[in-house]
Amino acid sequence: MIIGLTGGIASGKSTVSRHFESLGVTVIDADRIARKVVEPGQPALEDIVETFGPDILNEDGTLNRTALGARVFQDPDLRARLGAITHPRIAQEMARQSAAAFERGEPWVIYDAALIVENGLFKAFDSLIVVACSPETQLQRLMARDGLSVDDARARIDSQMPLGEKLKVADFVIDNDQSLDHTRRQVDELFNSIDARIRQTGSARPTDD
Ligand SMILES: CC(C)(COP(=O)(O)OP(=O)(O)OC[C@H]1O[C@@H](n2cnc3c(N)ncnc32)[C@H](O)[C@@H]1O)[C@@H](O)C(=O)NCCC(=O)NCCS
Ligand SMILES: Nc1ncnc2c1ncn2[C@@H]1O[C@H](COP(=O)(O)OP(=O)(O)OP(=O)(O)O)[C@@H](O)[C@H]1O
Repeated sequence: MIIGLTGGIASGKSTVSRHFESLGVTVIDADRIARKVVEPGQPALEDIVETFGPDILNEDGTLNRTALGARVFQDPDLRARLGAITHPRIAQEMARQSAAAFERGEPWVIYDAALIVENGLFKAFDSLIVVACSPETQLQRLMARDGLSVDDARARIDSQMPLGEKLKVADFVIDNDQSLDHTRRQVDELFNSIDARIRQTGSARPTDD
């Protein structure tokens, strides 16, 4: 049973994930996997060099993430080409990690990724959690965390589907516009209801009744 966890960039997915992890849930983190699949020696890095040129590497042969980010967040075509290189490999590793968790006897895992709705992956999952905050909060947190200018932060936000579209397909929403304590309390409640529902009915998805 895979439960998706998504939301816009800097909406608080990792913050929510860490709390689920502290409650014992295995969280599969797409950003972490995305870094692993482009390590030196991996075929995805060779494909990136072929597409973007050798200047996309640092002197030590690692991927220059700042340079690649500056290019792809300004250009939807380049973003699609990067996605075509990385997404199938990320999906493969996600499937491997979830299979390992199920083999350990864990009834459910969380898959934390920004693009679950954009790429339709949510349809394959049992249910979907969306982490939400206001556009102002999102912009402020993104600029503060990554040291981005307003324009660069907006370009990253605009490269993703608007939050409203993600909320339309959400089974559960976590409001992360307030204090960390407020968010943690919601995660505690959600954990309890998902875990109980899965053990009783085999699915976390809320019913209409
Ligand atoms: C472009 C890259 C090199 C920029 O690296 P950087 O270290 O600056 O950012 P990081 O990887 O930490 O990503 C931060 C956030 O950016 C957003 N983001 C990343 N890639 C994309 C994308 N292709 N489209 C929209 N948003 C994206 C996500 O919200 C992500 O959580 C990197 O994000 C990347 O390799 N992206 C392609 C893989 C991907 O799609 N990852 C998203 C999760 S599947
Ligand atoms: N409730 C909160 N109050 C204050 N700061 C917060 C709160 N939630 C998250 N933050 C901060 O906002 C920033 C973005 O949060 P986080 O990294 O969890 O977002 P994310 O959705 O995982 O981002 P990305 O899409 O880039 O992976 C971080 O610096 C985090 O510490």
